[in-house]
Amino acid sequence: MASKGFFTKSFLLYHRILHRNLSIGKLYRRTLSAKLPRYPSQSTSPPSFDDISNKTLVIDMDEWLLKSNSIFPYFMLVALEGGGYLRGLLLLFSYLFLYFFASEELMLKVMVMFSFCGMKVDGFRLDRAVLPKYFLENVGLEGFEVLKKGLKEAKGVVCVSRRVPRVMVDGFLRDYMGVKEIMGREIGMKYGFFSGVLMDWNEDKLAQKMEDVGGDVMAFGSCFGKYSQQLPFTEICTRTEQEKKNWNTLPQDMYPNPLVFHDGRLAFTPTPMATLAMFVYLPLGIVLSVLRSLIFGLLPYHLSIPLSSLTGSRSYLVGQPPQYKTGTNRAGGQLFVCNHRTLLDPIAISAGLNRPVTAVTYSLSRLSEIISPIQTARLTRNKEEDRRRMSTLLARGDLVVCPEGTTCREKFLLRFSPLFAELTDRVVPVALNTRVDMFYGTSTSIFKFMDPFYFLMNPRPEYWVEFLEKVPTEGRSIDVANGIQRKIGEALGFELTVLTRKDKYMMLAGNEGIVKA
Ligand SMILES: O=P(O)(O)OC[C@H](O)CO
Repeated sequence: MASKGFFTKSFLLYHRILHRNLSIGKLYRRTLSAKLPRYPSQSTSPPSFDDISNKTLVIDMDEWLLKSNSIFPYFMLVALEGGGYLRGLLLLFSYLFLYFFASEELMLKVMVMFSFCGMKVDGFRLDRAVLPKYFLENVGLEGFEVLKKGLKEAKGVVCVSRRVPRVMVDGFLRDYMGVKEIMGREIGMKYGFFSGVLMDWNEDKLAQKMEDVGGDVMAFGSCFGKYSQQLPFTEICTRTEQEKKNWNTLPQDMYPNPLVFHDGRLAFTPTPMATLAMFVYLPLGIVLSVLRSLIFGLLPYHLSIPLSSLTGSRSYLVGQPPQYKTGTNRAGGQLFVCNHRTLLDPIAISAGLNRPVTAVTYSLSRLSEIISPIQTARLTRNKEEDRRRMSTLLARGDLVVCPEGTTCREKFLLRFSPLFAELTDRVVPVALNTRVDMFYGTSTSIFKFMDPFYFLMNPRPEYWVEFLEKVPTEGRSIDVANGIQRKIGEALGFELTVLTRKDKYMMLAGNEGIVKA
């Protein structure tokens, strides 16, 4: 117990010293309105929504919108995706150590400290690129219905996050939930870096916001009960975590904005136990990744496919691959046009055909080019030059092209660039799908060269390859490209979009995804 007291005091002292020295440490104070109602009704029954046009809804994100109140996974995502494995390990151990005796507030401050301390403020995009997927998967349908109605009919909606810092929830609430007024705890910053010090929650600021928005205030979340005498609530709706367990999860087709793009390596929710399991598995994963790379790099497909399945990976071939016939069109080889799931797509097609193909690529790292078991050729994004290069390659043999120009992880197809339709009179559309259980094999980071290794590091990575009927390329190339996108979309059950590589990179990385040749 003595050590617990010492640790707690030391941490709080450190926190106070930093807090005092930080520029945003001066918290806003103001006197609350004297006319506030003192005893609002608190109810666990469904909120009365007859006419909310003159009401302001204040919704606590953790306690009302999200089903599970566990916030550790979001901090682990920041630590691992923004900091790396060492930071993730430190966060995990500190969490497991403090779990048994620290208060919730201390745990929160420690998690913020380990996740954020020393991280660059400029370019922090995890709230837009990584975290929304995990928040969305935790949104309760019943809680969401209240938010949706509020955004449509109420005078105003304020979303409050009292535990998860505002920088972590801003992108999710703004981009995916459509909330404009967001209030949360801030993290200290110094010299362009996060200090890791979590600022105190400021109730006065919330009161001021409610006064600004105006109208009667309905609050959603049990934490508001504590402040019911200071804040102008007319009604407070609460749900316990147990009650929320019976809520449904918000289905993907009800997301106000679809989740098309997301980034980050982790393909699972990093709860403490799941994270621990990942760290234990990691050495084996690295061995598996190297082994699978060697198997595919050195052995012919009739050996590499059964051997790699012994290591846990799976490949499925749907439909009959087209027969090999040269000279069936004015070009020498056949043109395979596929959707883009990972950098390994052309290899999966080559394995499905059981013969070598050439893949045209964009933004492929030198390392990936060197270790690729099939021939690769770079595109330049200059239409004439790319047409010339692709025609030359096609005259020599089979060619694989991914006209989306970038990978997409979710069940969406990006716009198909039409250049391929001008090269030959027939193309073979190929529908591809993948499944990963621990790591995503795609990224927008500078460590893209690791993408295939991450895919192969999964305990059971899976690939589906489906060769579709040949399609003639008559008519306008854009119509042909759209037709093939539709065909592949139908085969996979994916939704079609007109989004491009630029849209993806602007959203996830804040750049246009242009790679120097
Ligand atoms: O890394 P991505 O998702 O931008 O995809 C790159 C493509 O493979 C370019 O050939």
